[in-house]
Parts: sequence; structure tokens; C-alpha cells
Amino acid sequence: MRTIEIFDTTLRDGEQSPGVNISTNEKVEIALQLEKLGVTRIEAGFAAASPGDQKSVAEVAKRVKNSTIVSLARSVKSDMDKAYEALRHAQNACLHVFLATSPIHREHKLRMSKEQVVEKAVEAVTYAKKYFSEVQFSAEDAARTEIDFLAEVVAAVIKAGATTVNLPDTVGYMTPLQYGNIFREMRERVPGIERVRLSCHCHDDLGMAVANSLAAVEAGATQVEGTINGIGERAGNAALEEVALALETRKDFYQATTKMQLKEIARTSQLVSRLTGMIVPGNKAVVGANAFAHESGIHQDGVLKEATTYEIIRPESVGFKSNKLVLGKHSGRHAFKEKLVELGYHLEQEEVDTAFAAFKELCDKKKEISDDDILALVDAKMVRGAEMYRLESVQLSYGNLSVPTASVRLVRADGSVCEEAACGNGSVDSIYKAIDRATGEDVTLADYKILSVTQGQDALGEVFVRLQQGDLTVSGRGVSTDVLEASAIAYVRAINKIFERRGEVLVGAAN
Ligand SMILES: CC(=O)SCCNC(=O)CCNC(=O)[C@H](O)C(C)(C)COP(=O)(O)OP(=O)(O)OC[C@H]1O[C@@H](n2cnc3c(N)ncnc32)[C@H](O)[C@@H]1OP(=O)(O)O
Ligand SMILES: CC(C)C(=O)C(=O)O
Repeated sequence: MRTIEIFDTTLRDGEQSPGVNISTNEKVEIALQLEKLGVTRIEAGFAAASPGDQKSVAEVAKRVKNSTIVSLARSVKSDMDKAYEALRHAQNACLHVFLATSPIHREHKLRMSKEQVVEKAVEAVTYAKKYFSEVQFSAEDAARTEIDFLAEVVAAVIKAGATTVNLPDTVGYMTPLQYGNIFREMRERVPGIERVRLSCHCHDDLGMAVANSLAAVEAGATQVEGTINGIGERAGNAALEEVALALETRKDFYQATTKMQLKEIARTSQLVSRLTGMIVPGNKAVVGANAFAHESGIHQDGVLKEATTYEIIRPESVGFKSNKLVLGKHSGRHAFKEKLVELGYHLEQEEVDTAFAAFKELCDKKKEISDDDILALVDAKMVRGAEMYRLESVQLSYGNLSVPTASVRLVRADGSVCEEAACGNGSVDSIYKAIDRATGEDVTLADYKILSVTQGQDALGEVFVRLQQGDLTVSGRGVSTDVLEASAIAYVRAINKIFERRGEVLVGAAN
């Protein structure tokens, strides 16, 4: 089994994400977490970019002990001098010097011939070696470089003393097969290449950064570069947590592993997201909020019976507490019952079925069902005595210049129907007057409270009412995604309690 070294560039290439600017203290905090995560190298910045970047590299170099600290530098002496200054106090340091090799970059950006590129690369590595025993050379845009010329540059920098050679797919142009072939070609063509670390660095412009990195590993790369959560220039870099998990989960195939402490992945991802402001998409592999969430009934049933039916990674193995069964309209009875037990309900099958039917109705109105929704729903369905009246429908005509008018349709316990309409001072008042007419009851509304049980625009609204009739005081509670419907339900339930309290016999129970 080979051990692949992990080179983390969250603090350098990751910080090249538009809009991201990480302070020195934040960089130190992330670097210490990366050290815990067990990455081999931490690229702390580009010391020559600004005094702030130089300071950050220096602080990280002072604080981190177990990972090698790296600074990037152009093949320019003044850049390398600044990197040296920043890295002086590091326990283990590496200078990362780069120069583009592809025809596009040579012609348009550097305006250099092939000969000048080789000469400058060798000169830079030779200069760097005066200060550093570890020197990484990156042939920027290696992936679009003529293969013969790339082999020439790689051979020359190894001869000059580079200890790591990195072959980046700077613009994310490669397919896995093509990128792997570059590594195969270099290993065949360049004598002595086996003595240096061979590194890959992939960008995600075509969504293939992780696949390309793994292809490089298959083809002999010994180091993978990337960032936490895949952040970085443009579409970002290879997400290191994905690379590590692919190697771990498919050890059988890759025959390679890393020294990463996988249990630290969740914490690292959350820290990077918080300090960079780069939100992790819900469906992101390994660290997204949905990566271990199951929504559909068939999957939930499978996972409850045996997690490996639908999970190839144990959430605990990457630092999450557990998987999640998200209740929604695709969920089935198994998951619903499991949730009820988790919430402390032990219901008979018939009650579960009743609550499940109500749950499915709610799902059609609401995207995601929270624990509070379930509590409110079960409470509303189960904790209820026999009823004299059931609200079948409520309709409202409302305009800011007209008097609100409500009509209600109630079903009595004996199955008969009563329908009434009324105007009122407001929507709720008109509904309550219509219910009074329909039931023939003379009651006083002593209290009315409205609460949002759950969060979001489609939250459940909960209404409490207190009614008085002579010496009798009763209360009622209604829950619905519509507060007016909740108001009507609460009122009808309170009226039912008046009948109960008066001891009037109910013929069958409407529900
Ligand atoms: C693929 C990558 O991610 S590479 C890393 C990218 N990261 C960054 O660029 C962040 C830090 N960069 C910076 O702060 C600035 O670009 C600096 C300080 C490095 C340089 O700033 P300036 O001197 O103002 O130059 P500017 O950035 O405008 O242009 C880059 C110059 O470096 C040259 N250059 C680019 N790469 C290299 C290299 N590897 N080695 C030597 N020279 C290089 C360019 O050809 C250009 O030279 P020119 O001025 O002769 O045309
Ligand atoms: C400097 C190199 C490694 C780089 O970031 C790239 O080529 O994308």
C-alpha cells in the first residue's frame, strides 16, 4: 500500500477565491487545524504578494510544528528572498517556486522562448537551494505543455536540486486519462524522477479536479495538492476531503492511503467555510449538509435496517455525529415511526397511521418537516377527545377597503353539515362569528394567541384560544401552515370542549 502525501493550499490557492481574504490570526487557526488533520504540507501563502501575506506565512511557520510550511514564489529572486524571510523560523520549510511552461503562457504572458524558460527555472531552483533543502518546482500549465519540452524542464529542475516536481492542470482542461498519461510519460522519460516527489495540482473548471488527481495517483503521483472544500481560483481546486475519502473508501482499487486523520474532516471543513465565507453546498460530497442525509422512504427503510445499503462512508468516520433521516414527502412509515420513537412517542399502529396520513398532507404544503412540525402534528392529531364539530372548510373574502366576510362548513358528529357566513371587524373575527352562527353557541373570546411553531416562510402557525360561556372556560389549539385555518381549528376545538364539559353525549366522533 503506498502512502500519498497531502499538500494543502487552502491558505494560498484557496485564498485566491474571489472575495476571500483571510487574516493572519484566521490563517493560523486554519493551519493549526490542518496540522491536526494530518496534512503533510501547508502552503501558507505567497510571501511576496503583500506584507500581510509575508506576516501570515511567518506566523503559521512559527506555530505549526508537525506539517512542513510552504511559501509560493515566482522564479524571481526578490520573491524567494521574501519567502525565505517568512519561513526562517519554521520547523520544516519548503520553498515552492514556479514558472509556466506551456506555449500559451510562454508566448503571451512570459514572452520567453523555451530556452529562456529552462534557464530561468534552473536558475530559480539553484537559487532556492541555497536557502532550502526542500524545493518544489511547479511547471505552471504543465498539462498544456508539449510533452517533450515538459520532460526537458522536469529533468533540468531535478538536476538543479528540486526535491518535488509538480505538474499542474492550471486551467482544469484535462480529462483523467490524459492527465494520468502525463505522469506516465514523465516517469518513462525523465531519468532520476523516482528520487523526487511527483505532485499533482488540479483545478475544477470542468468539474474533474478530484478525478484527475486520482488518475495522477494511479499513474504514479506521490503527492496530491488541493484545498479544503475545494475552494480556490475560479472554479476551485481538488477538494482534499474528497481525495482522501476516495483513497480510503477505494483502497481496494487505488492501493494507496494518506496519513490524514479523517475524523477531523468535518471540523476542518466547517472552520474553513466559516472563516472564508465560502458556503459549502448541501450536496457537496463528504462535507455537504446532505452528504449523509436520506430523504426517501425506500432509502430510509434500507438505512434503518442496515446503513451500508445506501452509505459507502460512515458519517462518524469523517467527524459527523450520525446520518440524518430527513422527513419529507418521499418518506415512508418506517422512518416516520422511528422519528416518533426518537421524539418520545410510543403510539399504537392505528395512531401512527393517522399521524402518518396527516404528515403526508403537511408534506404537500411544506418542503421540509422539522421535529417541531411532527410534535405539533402528533399533538394535534392524538391529544384530542371526541368532537361535536369538525371544521371541513373555511373561506374568506378580504380586501383592505371592504369588510372581511368568512364562510365556514362544519360537520357534526352525526354526519350532518352546517354552513354559515358572517362579516367581522377582521378576518379572524369574521371566521369566529361564522362559527358561532353555525354552532349556535354564544361564547366570548377571552384570549387569542398566535405563535409560529416552526421556522421559515412555510412554517407551521399555532393558535391558542380561550373561550368563556357563563362559568365555563375552555381552551383550544390549532396548527396549520395557514394561520387563519389554525385560528378556525382552535376555535372549533374549544367549542367541542364546551360540549364535553356540559356532558352532552356525542354520537360518534368526527375527526
Ligand atoms: C497559477 C497560480 O495560481 S500562480 C499564483 C497566483 N497568485 C498570485 O498572483 C497572487 C500574488 N500575486 C501578486 O501579489 C502580484 O501578482 C505580484 C506581487 C506577485 C507581482 O505583482 P506585479 O509585479 O505588479 O506584476 P503583475 O502581477 O502585474 O504581473 C506579473 C509579472 O510576473 C511575471 N511572472 C508571472 N509568473 C512568473 C513566474 N513564475 N516567474 C517569474 N515571473 C513571472 C509576469 O510575466 C509579469 O511580468 P511583467 O511585469 O514583466 O509582464
Ligand atoms: C502555482 C501553481 C502550483 C498553481 O497554483 C497552478 O498551476 O494552478
